[in-house]
Amino acid sequence: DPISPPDLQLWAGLDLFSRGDWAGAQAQLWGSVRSLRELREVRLRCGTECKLRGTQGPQLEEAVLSRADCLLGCEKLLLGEPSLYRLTQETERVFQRGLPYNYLQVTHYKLEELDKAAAAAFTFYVKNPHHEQIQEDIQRYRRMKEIQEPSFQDLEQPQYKTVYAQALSLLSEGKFRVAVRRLEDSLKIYLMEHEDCRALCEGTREQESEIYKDFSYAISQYYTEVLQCKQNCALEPTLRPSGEHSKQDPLISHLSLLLDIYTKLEDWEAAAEIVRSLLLFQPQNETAKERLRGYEERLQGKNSDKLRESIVSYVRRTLSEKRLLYYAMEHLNISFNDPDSWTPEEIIPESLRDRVKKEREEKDQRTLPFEEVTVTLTPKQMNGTTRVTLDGVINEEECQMLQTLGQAAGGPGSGFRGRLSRHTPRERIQGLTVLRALQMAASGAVDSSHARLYYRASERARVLAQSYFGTEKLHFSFTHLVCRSAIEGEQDSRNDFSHPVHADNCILDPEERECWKELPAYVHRDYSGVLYLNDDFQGGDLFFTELDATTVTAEIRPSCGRLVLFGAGGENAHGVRAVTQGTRCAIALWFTKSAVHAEQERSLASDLMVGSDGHKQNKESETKNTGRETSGRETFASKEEPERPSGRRQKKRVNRKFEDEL
Ligand SMILES: O=C(O)CCC(=O)C(=O)O
Ligand SMILES: [Fe+3]
Repeated sequence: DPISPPDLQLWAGLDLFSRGDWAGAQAQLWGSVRSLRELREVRLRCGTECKLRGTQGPQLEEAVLSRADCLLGCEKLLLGEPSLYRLTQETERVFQRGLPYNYLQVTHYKLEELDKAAAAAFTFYVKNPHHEQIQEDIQRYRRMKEIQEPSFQDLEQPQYKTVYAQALSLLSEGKFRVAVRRLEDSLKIYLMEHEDCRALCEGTREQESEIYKDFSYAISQYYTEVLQCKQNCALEPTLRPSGEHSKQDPLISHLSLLLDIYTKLEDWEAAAEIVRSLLLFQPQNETAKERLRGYEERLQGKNSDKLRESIVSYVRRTLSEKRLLYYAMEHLNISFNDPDSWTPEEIIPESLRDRVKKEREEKDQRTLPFEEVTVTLTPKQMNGTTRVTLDGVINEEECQMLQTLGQAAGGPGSGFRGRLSRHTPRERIQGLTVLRALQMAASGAVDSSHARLYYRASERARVLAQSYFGTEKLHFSFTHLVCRSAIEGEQDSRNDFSHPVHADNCILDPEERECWKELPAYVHRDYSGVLYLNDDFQGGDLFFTELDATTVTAEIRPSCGRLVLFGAGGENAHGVRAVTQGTRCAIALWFTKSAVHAEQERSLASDLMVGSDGHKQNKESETKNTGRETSGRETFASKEEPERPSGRRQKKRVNRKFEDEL
């Protein structure tokens, strides 16, 4: 049977979806996913048949043309009319992001096929781990007793990952020998899958909106694009058992793990071989060098230069591609985004080194899980390795809502500005926890959309702390929305603080220049965060000091949407300057790596989130839609959904309906 063009099926599926035809939409969407897979098989086959052999110089252009010809012929033979199957870059992206799965989870849910719904949702989640709506959907599915854990599977998982997981589980059972064999299998499969990924970069791709000046320029433009695409194959999004997401180079993960196991098995020869391969990536890695010396001593000169052929050629090829790409960057002004952090400096032309370094730093910033969040002050600028200031975590409107919530928390009766601060008699303070906010919302004392936003904003802060500091999963230890108000008439010649210098997980002893990590300090707290809501007050800056509590090393002015994150220990002693006019509102957050110390309140709050989410949620706050609570889906719909002339608004409405019912 001829393959149906995947894009036609995709659009047809989305159309049926917007009309509420779940079964019809489902058939089309699955069809599009299947067709795409078949199409890729065809392309891989043709790619192998029409290999471009190492041609250089003047014959290159000819070879390129004849390869294009070969590809076209091959695809004609297998597909009939290849032009029917050409996808726009936009559509390619839609598939790459796994968008069909987000619709499929809805259709399966509507048709009461919960296991399939969970699998489709999980597949989308793996590709879009920071997508707020899918995180929530997954949580909801997890709460449904009818759905068994194995249903949460990634339907697009590369094969090597399955084998890799088997190796890990054998390893955890202490079966080293079987594990290492399984891991070697996984490595082989990975290298094959990596080849496929690279091969799919080539071929007769559609060129968009680019008018080429001349043929050789066109070729170089095209080839750098293909090479960039191939380079990108090296990194893969990885979801760790701890729930942490990262982009990793599976090859390096394989080698490091193999090295550990071979060492444990005292197979020095194999270990030495792996370490030499690792050194090809990281020639400056001193620990690896030391290990190698140790193995070689044990081996006494036996097989002293054995290397893995597959790894050698991998590194050689990727380095020569990088050279070409950096050359293109230097001479043709073509941009290249090197996905690898291990690229040796000598590969990068001298004139580009500074620029590349800068771009890399910027990229580090851009890899924050939320697009609109930026790094304002780096750890270096803040004079501490575990300090960072981010902006754009919430927007102006959200700050307003949370301030309203903070001030409503003071209790009934207007004019009441909270109790006296326990830190200073010249300020009043009022605040509430997330749970309290949701409970008050349930009883109608505060706006439910404000309370829900509080929950969401704190979750954002948690995810940001986790991803910026690259830690294992962080849990909430305590969250507090606090507003501090200057008491009028009490501000003359103030020389105290709004919050004296302290550390968050130890008892600061400035005289001894020590911080005692012992009770009654909250010793289990690992990271702190403060999300600021306003700046229309005087004083109130946050400042960091050395252990002496007086030498200031950084000072930060609060402002709406600004999040300061820092390690909770003595290295980050801090305080708050006196608030001498107005009210300063902020959400203070503490996180712990220890699941045991995770606060119970949070899970109670999360239950309330679900409770207030569906039927009870009032339509008004939904349609007003000012909070971020629906913005996961909204942002997604507006940014990622392919432009379609009709049915767009309708689709959103359907999504809402689904949200209501789920
Ligand atoms: O509000 C701030 O800027 C910091 C508050 C703080 O350090 C704390 O509550 O422990
Ligand atoms: Fe503190």
